[in-house]
Amino acid sequence: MVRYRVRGGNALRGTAFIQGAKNAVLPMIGAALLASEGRTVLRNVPIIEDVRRAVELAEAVGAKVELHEAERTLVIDASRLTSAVLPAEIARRFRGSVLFVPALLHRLGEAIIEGIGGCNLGSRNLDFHYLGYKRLGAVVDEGESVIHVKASGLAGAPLYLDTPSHTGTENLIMAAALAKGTTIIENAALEPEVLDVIDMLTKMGARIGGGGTGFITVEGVDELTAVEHQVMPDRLDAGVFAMAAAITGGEVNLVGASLEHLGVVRWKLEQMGVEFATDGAVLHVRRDRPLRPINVITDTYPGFATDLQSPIMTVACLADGNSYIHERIFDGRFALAGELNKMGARIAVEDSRAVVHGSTPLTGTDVTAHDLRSGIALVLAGLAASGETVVSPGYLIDRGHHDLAARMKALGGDVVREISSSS
Ligand SMILES: CC(=O)N[C@H]1[C@@H](OP(=O)(O)OP(=O)(O)OC[C@H]2O[C@@H](n3ccc(=O)[nH]c3=O)[C@H](O)[C@@H]2O)O[C@H](CO)[C@@H](O)[C@@H]1O
Ligand SMILES: C=C(OP(=O)(O)O)C(=O)O
Repeated sequence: MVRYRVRGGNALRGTAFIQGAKNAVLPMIGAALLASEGRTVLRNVPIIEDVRRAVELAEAVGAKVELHEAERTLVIDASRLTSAVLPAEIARRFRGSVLFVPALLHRLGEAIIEGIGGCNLGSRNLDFHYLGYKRLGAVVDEGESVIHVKASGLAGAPLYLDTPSHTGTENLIMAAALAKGTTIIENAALEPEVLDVIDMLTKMGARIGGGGTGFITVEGVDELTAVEHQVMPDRLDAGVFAMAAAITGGEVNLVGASLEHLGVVRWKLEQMGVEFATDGAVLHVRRDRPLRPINVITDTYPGFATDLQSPIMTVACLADGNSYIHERIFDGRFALAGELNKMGARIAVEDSRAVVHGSTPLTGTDVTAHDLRSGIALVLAGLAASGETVVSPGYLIDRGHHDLAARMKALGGDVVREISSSS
């Protein structure tokens, strides 16, 4: 059992190194399995639990994988895949397991999905993925606990998504990349991670047009080759470190962050009184005035990222006035409010809307991470609280943030990662 022990009161100052993007590297590991010859090299890989699970899953289907932690590099040899089964004990532990299906379909003619995991955020359907596979010619047998997808060769087709699903878009692009003929995907996701995956697939030989327009065209090719690719910076990790500076009234330099990818998150933090400045490739963030309240409406990119809704809810607790948050992507993402209220916050939730009545001083206590982002949001709360905050289970934070305690400590934050044998 891992937990994070946080003692608040220090304004964070110094330099933070932003990791590679979890939500880009996971589809890239899936993409690497599409190459039937040679070794793929991924650089700037975040050393997080989801990557470890993805490595285990790739090995379970027969790939040879080396994770060079110090070099943050993955080397993947998928020349021999031996099993079409995504075993429950690994696949149920992270969402990215769904991204292995296209490679198994192309390489082995079937994928047997014993489970898909991911953060518990309410309903997380996969119907767009399965409908898309069916339109490309696959047979999808949705059993009670196992889903069996079979295809003896996929063929391009016009596809659409009811809403621009992030992994749905990546999966259908990968399925279409080796299908015969042309596929059109309407209402495709625009997230920077999706564009990074398209870049990698294009290097591999895929013919993909329209990335970033919502209307993607894929001309199927006969084979894809192994390539080297540098994973883009994690905009969610960058957002968290910016908010850590904001909530503690600190001043940090972010190395490896992209201001452009923060998008609306940057403008919302500016409204709250946070300042951003770029100095060449370094992003400088500071807050030296009282926090102002805000309105946040989450949306698919370029809207406000749902994964940063939890951390900004924590920052809003310290803002002078009422903040309004409308969560439009997931129907179960407000479990954090109850935990923050235990620390002294006053947050009222009704359906998909929350009102954060600020400013309330926060007091440390034992709190529960219900998912990755509520976990990191509670670490931020701990940084601003009096006394000690203990956040568990820490595994959920480790799913998405590399070496968090050391990176916070380097900024003067008193964050300790503990492993205990008891729960
Ligand atoms: C590994 C990864 O990249 N995870 C990210 C990805 O998750 P993920 O790709 O699972 O998120 P989606 O964009 O697919 O889901 C968004 C919404 O669409 C619904 N939906 C989705 C697919 C489908 O077939 N049917 C359906 O109804 C979901 O229930 C959810 O309400 O995007 C989310 C939204 O930006 C982020 O929070 C996650 O961090
Ligand atoms: C929801 C998230 O991840 P996943 O889709 O992997 O559960 C997240 O990163 O906050």
